[in-house]
Amino acid sequence: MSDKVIYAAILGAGTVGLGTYKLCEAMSDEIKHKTGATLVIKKVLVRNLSKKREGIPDEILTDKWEDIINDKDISIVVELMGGIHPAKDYVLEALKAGRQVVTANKDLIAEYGEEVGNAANKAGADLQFEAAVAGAIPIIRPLKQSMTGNHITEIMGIVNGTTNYILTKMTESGMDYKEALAKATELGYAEADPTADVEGYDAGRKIAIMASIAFNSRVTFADVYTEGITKISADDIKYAKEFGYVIKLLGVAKNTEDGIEVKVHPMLIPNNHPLANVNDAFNAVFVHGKAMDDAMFMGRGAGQMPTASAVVGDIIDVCRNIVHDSCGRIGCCCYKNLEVKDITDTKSKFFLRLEVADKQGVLANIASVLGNSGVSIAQVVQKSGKDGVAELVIITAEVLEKNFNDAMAVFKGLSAVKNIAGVIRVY
Ligand SMILES: NC(=O)c1ccc[n+]([C@@H]2O[C@H](COP(=O)([O-])OP(=O)(O)OC[C@H]3O[C@@H](n4cnc5c(N)ncnc54)[C@H](OP(=O)(O)O)[C@@H]3O)[C@@H](O)[C@H]2O)c1
Ligand SMILES: N[C@@H](CCO)C(=O)O
Ligand code: NA
Repeated sequence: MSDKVIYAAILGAGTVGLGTYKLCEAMSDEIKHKTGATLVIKKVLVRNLSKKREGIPDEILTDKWEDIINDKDISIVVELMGGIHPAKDYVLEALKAGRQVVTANKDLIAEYGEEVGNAANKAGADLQFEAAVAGAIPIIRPLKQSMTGNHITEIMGIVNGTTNYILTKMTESGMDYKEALAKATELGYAEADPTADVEGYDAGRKIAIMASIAFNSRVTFADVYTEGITKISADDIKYAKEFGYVIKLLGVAKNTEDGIEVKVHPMLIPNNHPLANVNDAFNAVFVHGKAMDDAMFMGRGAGQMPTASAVVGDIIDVCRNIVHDSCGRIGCCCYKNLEVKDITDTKSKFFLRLEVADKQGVLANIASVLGNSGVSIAQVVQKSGKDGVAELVIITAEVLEKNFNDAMAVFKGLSAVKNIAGVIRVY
């Protein structure tokens, strides 16, 4: 075995940074065998030096980026701080200085993937980010390598662990939304600001990254329609169950003849669909490719050690590339410039829960508003309520979203419609 030593620095010692340090230490002997080199974590950057960092020797901790960027021994920078600034500046500086970069930062890749990707290409450096999408699940590398012999037409999946955990707990044990979010945060699944999880932004970033690689055309977070889970009520979950569905937050990207569709929103999934049984912090991603047909990837999408697993996999890959002098071999894959469609030009089925006046003729009136906007009803259930208000639960046939929105606008002006209580797309 060679006596080559590869030095790395980790930026951040939070949930993922700490897990990555521990895993590199625990795997140290195996890494030597797998790469032919000894990996040494020489520095760990933090904000607050006085915080205790279980297992990380004090002498390698620093709160100064200069200690890392000016250290010529360090050849791999592992960015696990999160956010755009200063993460982006550090990643760009590292690439410019000839370092290889591993990151778990989906915000950075989804918003500035082109800039950092170009910087890596220019430097002939590795920029690896397997942990940024679906945690431990290998999906970036399969999209860039194993499945690249395909024309990929669709990606769909559960790609946020926090919201899947919350929806699972609300569905299975009737846990309250706030309590479930607090637990997900305690378990290390949630982002520093969990708004990104519950509003669908985190999943939006992940679907943008996957769509860019799969469709070979840059899709940024700004292109993604996002809708989170904050409006999902216990009643929605109960009615979904009655109809034989569960509610999941899904990311969907399609490469169609007239453009890319890319969106994140809650969806009613039939109980017998494989995604219906992906629970807690597990994620799952379906990919459809012309040659391979369907493939599904499933595993832990969040949490300390599952995420560290993906980061360390990337670090090991970079070490191998350094040993074989082949860094920068697989760069940015975006060579097309495809249009991204507006959500209103895409088609969906809808679950619609309306509180309406409990009197004769209202159901016919609702049906005619839907019909006039080109929305067909597939299923309808009427529940008589209290105080002269009844509840109508409708599942529509597939419809152009702009037509569905037209019907909703008419309902808002109808005195018989007291409240549009729930609108959720259906698989
Ligand atoms: N948690 C997960 O399950 C998961 C899964 C996949 C990907 N990710 C991604 O991994 C990254 C890290 O997530 P995390 O959950 O580990 O976050 P975290 O627990 O909040 O840790 C962030 C770490 O970065 C350090 N840091 C932040 N800003 C800094 C700055 N300006 N200078 C120096 N250090 C700074 C913090 O230092 P202090 O400790 O001193 O404050 C902290 O140690 C994010 O991009 C996240 O999206 C997370
Ligand atoms: N907050 C993210 C972490 C993994 O990217 C999630 O819950 O999925
Ligand atoms: Na991954």
